[in-house]
Amino acid sequence: MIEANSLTKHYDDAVAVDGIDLVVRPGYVTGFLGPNGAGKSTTMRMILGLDRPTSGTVTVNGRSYTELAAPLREVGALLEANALHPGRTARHHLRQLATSNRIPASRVDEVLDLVGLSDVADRRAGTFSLGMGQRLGIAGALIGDPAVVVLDEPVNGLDPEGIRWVRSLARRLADEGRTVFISSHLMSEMALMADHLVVVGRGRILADCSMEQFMQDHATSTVRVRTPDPAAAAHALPRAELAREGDALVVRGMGAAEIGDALFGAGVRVHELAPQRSSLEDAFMTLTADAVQFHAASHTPEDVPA
Ligand SMILES: Nc1ncnc2c1ncn2[C@@H]1O[C@H](COP(=O)(O)OP(=O)(O)OP(=O)(O)O)[C@@H](O)[C@H]1O
Repeated sequence: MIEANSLTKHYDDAVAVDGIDLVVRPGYVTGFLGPNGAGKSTTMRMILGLDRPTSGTVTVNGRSYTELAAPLREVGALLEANALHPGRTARHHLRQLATSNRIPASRVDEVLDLVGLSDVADRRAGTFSLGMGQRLGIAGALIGDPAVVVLDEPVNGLDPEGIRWVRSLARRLADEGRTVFISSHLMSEMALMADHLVVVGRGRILADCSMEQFMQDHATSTVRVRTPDPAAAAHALPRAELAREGDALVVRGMGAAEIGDALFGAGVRVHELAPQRSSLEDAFMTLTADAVQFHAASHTPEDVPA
């Protein structure tokens, strides 16, 4: 597993990671989620010994990366800036990784097969599409059959088929009992992939819980009500918070049954009564709103008619 204690990284006057405490456990896909600049890549680089913490510690299986006797056998990583030599074939690239880490050459064909690159194993990496390059990077991460897998934005730039593939691979690796730690800035992607979520903003942890708990804590429920008489409906629901959305009202703070009963009691005709949960994307945006460095302009819902 991965464990961070008060992990901190300063760059000149910028604080990239600000005292993170974290345990990433085996058997789960843990999503590491945060807006751009939240500190995800920096944290991953420190896990992999590529950046030194300013203070605090981070360990893989109880040791810091530099103390691992055979790092690639313990932790495999796909980082955003994974360098692939364009003139080298996929097989050559993996062979070199295997040799320099005393991993049997037979493992090269196994991982090529695992990531679906067997047919193009002798093509130069420079001719690969982005998706093929990501697969090759993931093959490199898995070559040592590591118990811990760290993937930084693995679905960036992939097509839907590639995204599905990464998702099912992550699931398989976790089901095999491995620790799978995957960063993304897309909540929608994590919602489909992760069992557990760690959300960061401005270098700090904003949430660390199961996906289910995250939903419960952060996604709000609303009920969409369509009625030919919105003003009468608003009058009949004095306790609720209302907003107008097209020709419907969005009601917060009351359940569908309660709303239906209140409107029936007040003689207000109802054409639609639909419970809705805000998407995880909304929950994520709400949670990280203060941590986002750059905002796009947004608009607020129209007021309910008096
Ligand atoms: N080498 C560096 N020198 C100076 N500042 C850096 C360096 N690396 C990262 N930072 C800063 O640290 C902060 C965190 O960056 P980091 O790349 O870890 O975030 P991130 O969550 O991975 O974002 P993204 O999704 O955009 O990759 C940012 O403000 C970034 O500008």
